[in-house]
Amino acid sequence: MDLLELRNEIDKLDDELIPLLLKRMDISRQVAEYKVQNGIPVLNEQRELEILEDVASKCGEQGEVIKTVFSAIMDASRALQHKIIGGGEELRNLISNAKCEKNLTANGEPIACQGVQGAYSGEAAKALFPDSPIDFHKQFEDVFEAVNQNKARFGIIPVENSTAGSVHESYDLIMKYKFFIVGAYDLRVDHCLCAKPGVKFEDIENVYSHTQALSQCNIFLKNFDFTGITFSNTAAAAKFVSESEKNNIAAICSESAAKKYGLKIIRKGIQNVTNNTTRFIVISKELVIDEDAEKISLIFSAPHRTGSLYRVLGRFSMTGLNLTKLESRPVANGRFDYYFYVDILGSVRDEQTLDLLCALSDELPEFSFLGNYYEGK
Ligand SMILES: O=C(O)C(=O)C[C@]1(C(=O)O)C=C[C@@H](O)C=C1
Repeated sequence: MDLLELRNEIDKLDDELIPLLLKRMDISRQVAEYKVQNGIPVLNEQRELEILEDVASKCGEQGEVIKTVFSAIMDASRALQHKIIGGGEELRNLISNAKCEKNLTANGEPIACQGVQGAYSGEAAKALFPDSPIDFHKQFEDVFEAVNQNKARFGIIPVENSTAGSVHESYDLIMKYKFFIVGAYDLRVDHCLCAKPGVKFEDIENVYSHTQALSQCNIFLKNFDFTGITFSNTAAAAKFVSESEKNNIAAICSESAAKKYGLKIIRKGIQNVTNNTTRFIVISKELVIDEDAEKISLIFSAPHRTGSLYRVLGRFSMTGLNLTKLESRPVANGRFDYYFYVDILGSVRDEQTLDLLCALSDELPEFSFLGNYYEGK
């Protein structure tokens, strides 16, 4: 047979498969109606495993491959059933009761940030909430605690940098506190090498800064054989250098932090890449969904089984949703279990998206909706 004839054969077989698949979906719809009447949940993992084993046993060498086809068929079947049954009531209620705001505002209330004056978090806070004072805290967790204890309605923390990657501590705290994310801001970060007036470039040996900033400038540090020393925050490093007696040290910080602590800027833009951007998120105990919300963040866990993560991700793709971030973090139970943090582009005002999130909240062992928000730049 030539290629055209082979393709004709495939077309004929596909034509036979389509009515069978539609028939299967129709039966799945009837099962859903039965389930509604009898209060039975959509997912029956045992039944699905039996079907998959049966399929594998009938397909010989192709067993594992055909199993993935049937997994996808059952994902579609469950998605249809969820549409009929609804489900995920808790999540639906949470979202329908959420405050809806246009241009998030803190009404002049303080914003909790990590660091000291001159920190990049403060710049993000000023850009998002120009009318609010900033309360600086020592540790990232103190920012979460300030929000937890209602000392601030909103807190701002960095989550990732375009050069150095994720701020793992922030993700671990997001997992721990499960606060809502109600906003985000991408801040262009230009680092400066700064020292006390009178200190010359050639005198410098040790450079103090936050580990992320040291990592974002590691080419510069290596080229000049400087030793990077980790500090809690870039602005705190600037303050430390300004108060130190030593004349062989410098800090990596922002221009405004250098000014604030009376340091001289020795070199500007020392980061590895010019377009260096840090993403900050706004955390809150209360769910607020911006009118222009465009990004959804979630945390979930998936069972320890072949293909379980692939199947969850497949559901986003089936709904036409674009996944922009996937981060896995250990659960810290010694068993190497993981949480997955995902960002997707979308809005819970879209019915299909909301149905999917509600379905996943019912099906997955752990599922938290973190928010649907607008990302400023
Ligand atoms: O058997 C059921 O309970 C069904 O709803 C059907 C079906 C399937 O499509 O085969 C769908 C969802 C369940 O998780 C298990 C199987």
